Amino acid sequence: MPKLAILTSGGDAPGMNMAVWAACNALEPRGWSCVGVREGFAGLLVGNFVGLNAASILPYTRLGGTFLGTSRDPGFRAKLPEALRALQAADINHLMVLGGNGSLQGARILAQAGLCVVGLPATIDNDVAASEESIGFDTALNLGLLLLDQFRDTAESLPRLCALETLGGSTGFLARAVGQAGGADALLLPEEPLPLERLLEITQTAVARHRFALIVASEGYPGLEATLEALSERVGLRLRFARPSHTLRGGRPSARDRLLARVLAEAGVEHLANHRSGALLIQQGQPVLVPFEQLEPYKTPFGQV
Ligand SMILES: Nc1ncnc2c1ncn2[C@@H]1O[C@H](COP(=O)(O)OP(=O)(O)O)[C@@H](O)[C@H]1O
Ligand SMILES: O=P(O)(O)OC[C@H]1O[C@](O)(COP(=O)(O)O)[C@@H](O)[C@@H]1O
Repeated sequence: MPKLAILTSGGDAPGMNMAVWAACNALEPRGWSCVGVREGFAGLLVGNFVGLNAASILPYTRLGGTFLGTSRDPGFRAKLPEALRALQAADINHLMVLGGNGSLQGARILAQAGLCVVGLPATIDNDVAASEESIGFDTALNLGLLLLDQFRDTAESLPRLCALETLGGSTGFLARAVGQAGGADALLLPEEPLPLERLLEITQTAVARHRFALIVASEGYPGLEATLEALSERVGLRLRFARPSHTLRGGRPSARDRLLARVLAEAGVEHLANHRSGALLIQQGQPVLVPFEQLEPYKTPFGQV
C-alpha cells in the first residue's frame, strides 16, 4: 500500500491543519496510508512519525498552528542521509511538505534524492517565490486589519502617532496588505525604506487632515523604533507603538485559508498519485506544479531584496 508522510515546517501558519486533513481525506479512498511527521524536518531525521486518519484530524482544521508541530533546523541539508534512512525504515516514498521558502528548499533536496515530494506554500508572510498566495496569509491579514481598525477608533478620538508593526520577516507583504486594506497613512516596508523627511511630509499631511497619523510597519524595517521616535518628536505627537508580534500568527484559519489549504492539498495528492514532484504554487488563482529546480529564491513585487 502506498504511504504518504506529511510534514509542517518553519513558521506555523493557520490552515496547515486543514491541509493535512484534506490530504488524508483525499488519500484514504485511494487506499493510501498517511503518516504525520512530528516537528518538521527535525522529526524526520529521527523518524518521529505518527499514524493519521482523516476523521481524527478533522477537529484540528478549525485551529491555528499545526498539531504536528514544526521546527527550524538550519543543518537539515547536511543531515539528509539520516532523513532518507528514517523514511526508508518506515517504507515511505511519498512526502508532502508544508512551509515557506526554506521548507520548500528542504522538499527540493528530498526530491533530488529520489523521493516523490510535493511542497505547498504555507506562511503568513506570503513571500513564497512565484506564488500569489500562501496558506495562512489571509488569516494574518484579517487579524492585522482588525487591529488596525481598532487602533483607528482610538486615534480618531484622542490623536496620537499610531504605528502598528506586523510580522513578515524581511518582507513587507503582510504589512502592505494590512495597511492598504485599512487605509493607513504610511507604510514602512523593508523593501522600500523612506527617507525621514519624506515620512515626515506624509505624516504632517495626515495630521493636518485628521489630527492623527496611522502607520503600518513590517518588523524588518531598518531602524524602525528609532525612525518612529524621531518622527514623533518632529511631528509633535505622542507615539503609540503596537507590536502584536506572534499573536498575529495564530487564530482560527479564515475561510479563504481553509479553502486554499484544501485546494492545494487535493491537487498535491493528485500529483503524488501520478508520481510528480514539485512546488505547488498559486498562479492566476490556480494551483500550478512548478519543478523545484525552477523555484526562485524569493518573491517580492519590488524586485530582489
Ligand atoms: N536551503 C535549504 N536546504 C535544505 N533545507 C532547508 C533549506 N533552507 C531551510 N531548510 C529547512 O527548512 C526549515 C524551515 O525553513 P525556514 O526558512 O526556517 O522557514 P520557512 O520554510 O517557513 O521559510 C529549516 O529549518 C531547514 O530545516
Ligand atoms: O517564530 P520565530 O522563529 O521567531 O520566527 C518569526 C518569523 O516567522 C514568521 O512568522 C514566518 O516566517 P516563515 O513562514 O518564513 O517561517 C515571520 O513573519 C517571522 O519573522
